[in-house]
Amino acid sequence: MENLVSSWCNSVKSVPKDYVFPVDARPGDQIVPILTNCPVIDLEKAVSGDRNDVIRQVLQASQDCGLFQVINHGVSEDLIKDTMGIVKEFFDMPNEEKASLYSLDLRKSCRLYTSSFEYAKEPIHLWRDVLKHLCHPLEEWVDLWPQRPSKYRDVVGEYSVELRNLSLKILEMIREGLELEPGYFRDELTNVQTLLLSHYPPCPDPSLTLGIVKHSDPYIITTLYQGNMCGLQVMKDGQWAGVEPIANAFVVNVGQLLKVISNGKLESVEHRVVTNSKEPRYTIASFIGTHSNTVIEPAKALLEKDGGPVYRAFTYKDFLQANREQRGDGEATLKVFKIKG
Ligand SMILES: O=C(O)CCC(=O)C(=O)O
Ligand SMILES: [Fe+2]
Repeated sequence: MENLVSSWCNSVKSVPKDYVFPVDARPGDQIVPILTNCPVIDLEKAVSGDRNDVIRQVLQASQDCGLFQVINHGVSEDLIKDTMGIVKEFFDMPNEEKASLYSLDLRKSCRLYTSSFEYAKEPIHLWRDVLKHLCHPLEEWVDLWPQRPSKYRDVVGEYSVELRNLSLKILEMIREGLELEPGYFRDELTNVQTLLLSHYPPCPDPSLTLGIVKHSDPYIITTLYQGNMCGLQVMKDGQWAGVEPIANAFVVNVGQLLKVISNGKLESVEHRVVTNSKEPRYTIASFIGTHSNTVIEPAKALLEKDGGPVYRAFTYKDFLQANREQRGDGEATLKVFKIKG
């Protein structure tokens, strides 16, 4: 518990050495430009306007960038505001109130921890604390969630259901755009939902530290709310670029499993989080993924047009093992399953 960055960061004037990244991995003092070709897609137009045009935008952005933002997505501003309020309240509670949730046991379905999944083994720690828990189906998991703040279960429960629905709505557009058969993203492929609440406290020297190292998400699809705080950066054409925070918009991120399903057509962009010295940053990520025995493979409907699969079939369990062996390096992990030639 005393390892939580928030427990000690106010009492240090400089970054402890086990939080200082090597020169080639740290952000440094370089000024990072804002990502320019990351479209902001108005989802309401899929209902009131030309649905096919919205599908085309979603597909294009997923191919070019692997990331886009959505507005008019149907999740109410009040719910977003209330959820963000609860997340801040949770992290700001005294440690005694959170102690029962703190755990190093990776099998726990709801746990508070700091840095990555292997604090004891990692050479450098991340400047973040996180609460991670399963969400779907809600009634199976909600009793394991925090009891305080008292509204946590109600508000975050509603938020997670809405975010699951939004993710499935976007996946349906991707399915149509790729011309996969109806029901392709059936329950089996999308029945695990995880919520990751992150707290990145202010850091005395953001040039030395990272909130998350470069990675791509090992899931189907991610929807992230980053409020009005910068910090998320993506690797585009060999350079880092910042994802502009837009009030009430969600950042949508193609996961590595969706890249495989699309036979490599969609991009799963590498990203990282940098810290800042002024204000804490809080984010809420909803990941849609699957169970360990599910088989992931390029969609059969694409194979004829593509002249065969780019990746071999694998179980999600095998994928996670490869991901661990490659220390979270997204490209190296997908290479393990790539068909040569
Ligand atoms: O907190 C953020 O801005 C991004 C989080 C993220 O990339 C992740 O948890 O995979
Ligand atoms: Fe991520």
